[in-house]
Amino acid sequence: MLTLKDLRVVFNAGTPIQNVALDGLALHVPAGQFVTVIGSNGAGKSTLLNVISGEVTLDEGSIQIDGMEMAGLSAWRRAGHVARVFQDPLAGTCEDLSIEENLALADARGQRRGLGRAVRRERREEYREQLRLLDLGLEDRLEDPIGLLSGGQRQSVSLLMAALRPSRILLLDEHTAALDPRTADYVLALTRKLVKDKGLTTLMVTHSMRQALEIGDRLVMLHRGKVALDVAEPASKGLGVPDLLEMFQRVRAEAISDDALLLG
Ligand SMILES: Nc1ncnc2c1ncn2[C@@H]1O[C@H](COP(=O)(O)OP(=O)(O)OP(=O)(O)O)[C@@H](O)[C@H]1O
Repeated sequence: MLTLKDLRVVFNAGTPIQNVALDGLALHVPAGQFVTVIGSNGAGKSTLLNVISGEVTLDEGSIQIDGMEMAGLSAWRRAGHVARVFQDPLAGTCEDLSIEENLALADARGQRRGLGRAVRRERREEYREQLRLLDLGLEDRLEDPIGLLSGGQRQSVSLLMAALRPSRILLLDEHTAALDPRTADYVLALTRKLVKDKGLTTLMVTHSMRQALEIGDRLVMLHRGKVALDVAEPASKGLGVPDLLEMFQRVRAEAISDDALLLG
């Protein structure tokens, strides 16, 4: 369960280039829910993921995971609760380490001590098993440096890493955007499977409205650092991209008329 209250982030506060990236954003995500997050450039999507993972510090607000306050904790301390897969397949894995070593690092996430040798040997079979599920032949390449893998293979391993020691929250930051369409479809199908099988509470940022409509239990649209639209079960409502655009236009018009009222 993820509860975000009144999140506010202002970059370069008090200077001529002040930028309000999150402006009182609120969202409650029940455990196991898969939320897709869309919004125009600069709407605050990456900043939202960054404040949840602890990469960016909140100016105001509260972030609770299963009732535990995260706002004052470092990114490192949150690592046991929050896993993330980035857009760049090179981010989030260590290219000089082997596939197995990367998986072992993910396994130790959020724990004070790394895994001992014996445990690691024991876990090796588990890693092999998990890799076999990907059906990419990686189960026989445990000792290969992860830097040798293709982008899609690497994103698939990143997803496995994120789900290996289930965190309470999974953050997906346009994690298929850098892949070719076929590989992106494969990684998306894998995402759905892992999220469902492991019951992960998930926020997935995407620029693809189609993707956001088809995947997940709920669609959230950000606009100017706030939640502008919140649609439950978009796929079952048969909504299309034109419907979303129309809803977005309506929200924008309302935002403008609000401003107009204020000015009036
Ligand atoms: N480190 C930073 N310093 C200054 N301004 C920033 C910083 N990070 C983000 N911003 C600004 O905050 C606003 C929100 O940015 P953010 O990256 O969260 O948007 P986004 O919805 O992810 O956009 P995009 O779809 O273009 O990636 C933007 O105006 C952006 O320029």
